[in-house]
Amino acid sequence: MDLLDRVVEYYGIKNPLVVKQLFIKFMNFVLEKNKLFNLTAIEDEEEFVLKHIADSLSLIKFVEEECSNQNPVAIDIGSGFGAPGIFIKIAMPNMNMFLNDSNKKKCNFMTEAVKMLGISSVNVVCERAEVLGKKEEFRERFDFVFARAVDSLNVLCEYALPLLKTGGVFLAQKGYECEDEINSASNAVELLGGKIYRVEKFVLPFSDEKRSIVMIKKIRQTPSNFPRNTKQIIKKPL
Ligand SMILES: C[S@@+](CC[C@H](N)C(=O)[O-])C[C@H]1O[C@@H](n2cnc3c(N)ncnc32)[C@H](O)[C@@H]1O
Repeated sequence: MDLLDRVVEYYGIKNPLVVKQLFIKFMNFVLEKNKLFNLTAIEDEEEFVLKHIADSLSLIKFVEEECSNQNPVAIDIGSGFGAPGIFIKIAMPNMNMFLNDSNKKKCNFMTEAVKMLGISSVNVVCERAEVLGKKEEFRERFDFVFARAVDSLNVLCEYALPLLKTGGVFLAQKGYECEDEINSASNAVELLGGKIYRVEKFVLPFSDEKRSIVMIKKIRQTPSNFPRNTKQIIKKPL
């Protein structure tokens, strides 16, 4: 597919032929299963390439800039059918990727997809992210946390920041106009041990789709009283 070739080239992806084949395999799998249960509203292949593949790959540049580790450990919270996590894992095979969602059907789908793709060092974790943030094996363990289309930034921070190591980075994919969300999240970021240090605004390649990525660095440990329980997080965001 011509557009996919151009997207893979635009992002300078290593081993483009292998990566492209895996992207096509995964896209076909998603679109096929999408007929049985709702994974994505996007059914057109070119739209899929732009809004799922190119959108997910837009994170890579920033991950590479922040990465001091040969085999970083990342978690994609609220990954749904696997975006951005599966696309990033395919393009960055050295990454140890955790795909997290609270929905069992979506987790079953991701487990099947990972098996079908034959990719290793990927774990699917079916649980609410804020529950993982209280568990020793997940808390302050990750170099990167990703989240796309999961919740508003103030709520998301309470899911994401407890999972990050000090020095790790949370990359939240947001719409172009995200200033109000950022302002509303400043208290949460501070309380949870983070610092908003970079906001990148850009247009996805070969389209006029505008996006932002908000980057939050963990600068100190998250106090042990966070994350709170789900009800409190949603009812009374920090
Ligand atoms: C709109 S979908 C986005 C899926 C995917 N990130 C994407 O961009 O296509 C939001 C997903 O977040 C999941 N989710 C919402 N809150 C969550 C939480 N606290 N922990 C884990 N998953 C959550 C939902 O089950 C749903 O699959």
